[in-house]
Amino acid sequence: MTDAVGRFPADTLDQFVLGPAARTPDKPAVIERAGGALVTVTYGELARAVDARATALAEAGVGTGDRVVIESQTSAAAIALLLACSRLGAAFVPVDPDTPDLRVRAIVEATDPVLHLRPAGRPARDLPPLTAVAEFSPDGLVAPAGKPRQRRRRAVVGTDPAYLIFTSGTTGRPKGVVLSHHAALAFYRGAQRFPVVAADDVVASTSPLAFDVSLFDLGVTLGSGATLAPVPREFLSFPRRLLGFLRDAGATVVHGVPSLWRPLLRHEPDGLAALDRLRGILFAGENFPLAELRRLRELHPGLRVVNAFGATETVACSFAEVPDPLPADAERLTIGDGYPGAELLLVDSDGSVVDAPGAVGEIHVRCPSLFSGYWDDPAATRQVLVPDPLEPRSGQLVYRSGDLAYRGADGELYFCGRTDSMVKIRGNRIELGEVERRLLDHPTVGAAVAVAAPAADGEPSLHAFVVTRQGATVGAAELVERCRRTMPAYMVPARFHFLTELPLTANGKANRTALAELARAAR
Ligand SMILES: Nc1ncnc2c1ncn2[C@@H]1O[C@H](COS(=O)(=O)NC(=O)C[C@H](N)c2cccc(Br)c2)[C@@H](O)[C@H]1O
Repeated sequence: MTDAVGRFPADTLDQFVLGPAARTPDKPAVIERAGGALVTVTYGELARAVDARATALAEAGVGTGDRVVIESQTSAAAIALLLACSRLGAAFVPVDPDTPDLRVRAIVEATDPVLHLRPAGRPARDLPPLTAVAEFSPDGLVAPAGKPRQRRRRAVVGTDPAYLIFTSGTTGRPKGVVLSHHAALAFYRGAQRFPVVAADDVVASTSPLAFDVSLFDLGVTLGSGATLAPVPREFLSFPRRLLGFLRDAGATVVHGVPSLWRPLLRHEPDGLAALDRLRGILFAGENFPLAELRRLRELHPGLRVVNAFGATETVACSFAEVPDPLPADAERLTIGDGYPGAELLLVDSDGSVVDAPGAVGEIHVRCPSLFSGYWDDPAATRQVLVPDPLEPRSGQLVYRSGDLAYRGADGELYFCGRTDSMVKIRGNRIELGEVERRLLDHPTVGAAVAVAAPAADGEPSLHAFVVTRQGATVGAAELVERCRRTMPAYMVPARFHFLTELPLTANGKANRTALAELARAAR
C-alpha cells in the first residue's frame, strides 16, 4: 500500500499503534471515564478519529518537521491527536496541564510549535501570543486556520522526532529529550518480545501523559491489540475510587510508579486483595520499597511483578521479573540485563568495562532505542551519547546513564545508586541510597528518603524523611541506633523528619527537591 505519490508509509508510531485496528476494529482500544461513566472506544473508532484529527491538524497548518504541544492527560482524544501528529510527521510535545505558565512558555519558546493544543474549557494561560492555540474535546478540534508554512520536508522518515519529553534539567533550563519513531518503536518491540503485555490484557495506565511510561503504556498496549484503561489522575489519591475504576474497567495489569500502591496498601488492603482480575503489575521510575512489595504479594499471591528500569533517553533499558517468593534476605531487586535487543555495559571510574560479579560500574546502554539528543543542546547531548567503550572506532554511540550497578552471580544487574546522587559530607562520599536502604530495613519504616542540605554553618548535613508503616511508630533514637550499628558515623542522618506521606513529583516519584527544601527550612 503506497501513498498518493507512490511512497510507502514510514515505520511511524501511528502505523505501529493502529496496526491491530485493521484486524480487530471492534475490539476495545481504550476504556476511559468520561462524564462520570466508563466509555469504550474501539480500534475502529480510534482509527477513524485519527483520520479526522489528521485532516483537521493539516488544515490548521501542521506538517512534516513541525512540533505540536499537547497539554493533556492520557485519553482517547489525546491519543488520536498524538497519533495524527505522527501521521503528519510532526513531533508531539506532551505537557502536563498542571505545568506552570512560565515553564510552558519556556517549552514553547524552545520548540516553536506550529500549534498548542489544550483541552476545551480549561482557563486560558497567561502566555504571549507565541503560537496558535487550539482547543480539543472528545468530539474534535477547534483550530484557527493555519498559517501556510514554507515546507522543505517532503516525506516522514522513521528517524524523525516522534515526541519530545521535557524533563527537569539540573541547570534549571528544561531539557527536551527527543525520541525518534525508530527509537520508540525499537523499545516497544523489545517489550513485546519480553513480553510485557498480552493481547487479552486490560492495562491500567497511571502515569501523566508527559511522562514516557504513559507513552510506553499506550504504545505497547495498543500495538499489541490489548486494551488501555487510563486511570483518572485524581483517583490516585482516593483508594476507593481507584479500586472502583480498576474493578469496573476489568484491569488485568496495572503500570505505574511504586508510590501509586502506598495509599491502597495503607487504606484499602482488602479491596486490593479482592481485585480478582488483577494478574500483574509493572513498575518503573524508582525502587519499589521491598516491605511494600512483600505486602502487595501477600495480598495477591502469584501476582506477576515486572521491574522496568531505565531513563527517558533510551525510553528505558531493561525489564526483569521480580522473583516469587521474594527471597527473605533480598536487599534489592535485579533490573535484569537489558531488554531484548539491548546490551548493558558497566564502566568503572577509569573508563574500563567491568563485568566481574560485584564490580560496580556506570551503566552504558547499547541499544536501538537511543534518543536523538537533547533539543537544541548538542553540548549536553555529547556528555551522554558517547563512543562505545568496547569499540570507539566504530562510530556506534552508547547512552551513559549515570546509574551505578553491579552484576550478580548469573550476570543480572543490581542498581545501586547514581553517579550524581553521591553527596560529600565533610569530604566523605555518601550514597544516599545506602542510607535509605538501612532505614527501610527497619520493620516499621514504609518509605525513607535521605537528602543532604546545608546546615547553619553551611556544611551539608544529612536529613532523613521517614514514613512509618500503617499505625506503626518508631523514634529517631531507635533509627539512629540502627544506623550507627550499620554505617560509619558520617552516614548517620543528623536530622529525622517523620511524615505521613512523601511529597511526590508530577511523575509520582519522591520529590527530593521538595524534601531538600523542607530540610533547609528545618535548620
Ligand atoms: N525500575 C526502576 N528502579 C529504580 N530506579 C529507576 C527505575 N526506573 C528508572 N529509575 C531511575 O530513574 C532514572 C530515569 O528517570 S527518568 O528519565 O525520569 N525516566 C523514568 O523514570 C522512567 C523511564 N523513562 C522508564 C522506565 C521504565 C519503563 C519506561 Br516505558 C520508562 C533512571 O536513570 C534511574 O535512576
